[in-house]
Amino acid sequence: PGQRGGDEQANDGDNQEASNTEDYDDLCNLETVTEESILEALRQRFYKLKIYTYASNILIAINPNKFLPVYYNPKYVKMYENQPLGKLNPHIFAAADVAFRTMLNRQVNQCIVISGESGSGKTESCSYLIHCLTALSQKTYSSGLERIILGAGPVLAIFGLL
Ligand SMILES: Nc1ncnc2c1ncn2[C@@H]1O[C@H](COP(=O)(O)OP(=O)(O)OP(=O)(O)O)[C@@H](O)[C@H]1O
Repeated sequence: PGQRGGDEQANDGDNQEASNTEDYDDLCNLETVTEESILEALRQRFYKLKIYTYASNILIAINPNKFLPVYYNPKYVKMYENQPLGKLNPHIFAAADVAFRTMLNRQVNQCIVISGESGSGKTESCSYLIHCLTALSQKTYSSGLERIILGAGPVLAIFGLL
């Protein structure tokens, strides 16, 4: 998945675009794969407020430490619905949609693993995933189910389960 250079679909927040550096939305497209080139590619994207990048079907998210409305506008759930991973710009809603569709198509439970160091944004990412999954399953954006699932988070965290 992922195309090199293109970021046409979800770039409302890219007003600061000015870099000449090639923009890779999938690290698999890097010509040279080293720790340095990977970090540089992620850094260049982060400067443009592109916090999500693919490494094939893995989604890398960098904590922006501020709310980015461009990413979490409700229209994005709809936009990423039924789209193959990599067709549109990297996004956590794309990961949610793929898991949801695969579950429905194959009738097999799906699992999304969120990994990262403390403070990297796992809980926040989990909330966005649940937001997207409840919206996809209920076809509504003001779901009580989302509130109930998210409400269970702090209780699970107390027992070290989240
Ligand atoms: N995608 C994001 N957009 C905006 N802010 C974010 C995002 N991800 C994380 N943050 C900010 O970073 C803070 C820490 O993130 P979060 O609590 O999700 O980290 P964590 O990986 O779950 O940490 P821990 O492992 O210590 O529980 C959040 O409270 C939020 O302010």
